Amino acid sequence: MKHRIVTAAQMKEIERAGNAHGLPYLQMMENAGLAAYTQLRARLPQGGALLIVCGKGNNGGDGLVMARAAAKDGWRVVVLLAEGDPKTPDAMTNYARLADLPVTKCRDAAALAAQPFDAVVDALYGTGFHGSLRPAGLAACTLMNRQRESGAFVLAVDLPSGINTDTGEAAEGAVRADLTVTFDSCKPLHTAPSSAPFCGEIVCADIGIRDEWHPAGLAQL
Ligand SMILES: NC(=O)C1=CN([C@@H]2O[C@H](COP(=O)(O)OP(=O)(O)OC[C@H]3O[C@@H](n4cnc5c(N)ncnc54)[C@H](OP(=O)(O)O)[C@@H]3O)[C@@H](O)[C@H]2O)[C@@H](O)CC1
Ligand SMILES: [K+]
Repeated sequence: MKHRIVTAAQMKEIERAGNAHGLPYLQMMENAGLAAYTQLRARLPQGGALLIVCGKGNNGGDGLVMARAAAKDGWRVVVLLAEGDPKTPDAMTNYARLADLPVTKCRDAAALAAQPFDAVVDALYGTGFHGSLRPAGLAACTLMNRQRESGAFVLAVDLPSGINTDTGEAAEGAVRADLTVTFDSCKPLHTAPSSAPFCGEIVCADIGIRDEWHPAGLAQL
């Protein structure tokens, strides 16, 4: 794990620098989703039934990349669009890329409550989360936590949903993960006493942003 710790705003600056150096945002999302999927496959090489809970932002987009990779690898993939259709351009692109794959899409968390899964991917909210969980998000987080209590392995994309990236404040009902795969740099929540226990193991994955591209001042943190 890299020891650099950056805030949500600094991470956006780092991504902007990556894009300016010729690494498009869509490619960063691809790299993030594939890196997280590689970590999942390393822990469950046998595959199985996989629930991927997606929000409508770019964290959900990472989950949609994972859905594509997992479906191609033979997992039985269910995508829960917990907040409706993806809204950011890169997430929309990755949603369209699922069109010809055997991925089941669902919009109702309650419909999945009784279905057993071997693994769950939490791609509901990442660095964009703020405030408390609203009803649809709370229902999706509750589903993920119940699946974990029933034995599913829970991988959080970037951070467990319901946690504030910069303060580590955990909303009531936040996701508890077995593994959190974050990207490029750790964020304050990964080490804050209030939120670190929600993360499980933490892996910081390279998404192609070279250290020398980081804005001045951030590379030394
Ligand atoms: N940028 C990049 O290049 C890369 C970014 N990457 C990934 O993107 C993630 C950041 O993506 P992001 O900025 O789109 O925010 P994200 O975490 O998806 O959440 C925003 C959504 O959540 C919603 N929402 C917020 N609070 C809420 C609440 N309380 N209750 C309910 N809804 C709430 C909010 O809705 P709104 O409040 O606007 O209505 C909005 O729809 C980052 O963590 C990493 O995984 C990687 O792909 C690498 C490249
Ligand atoms: K997440």
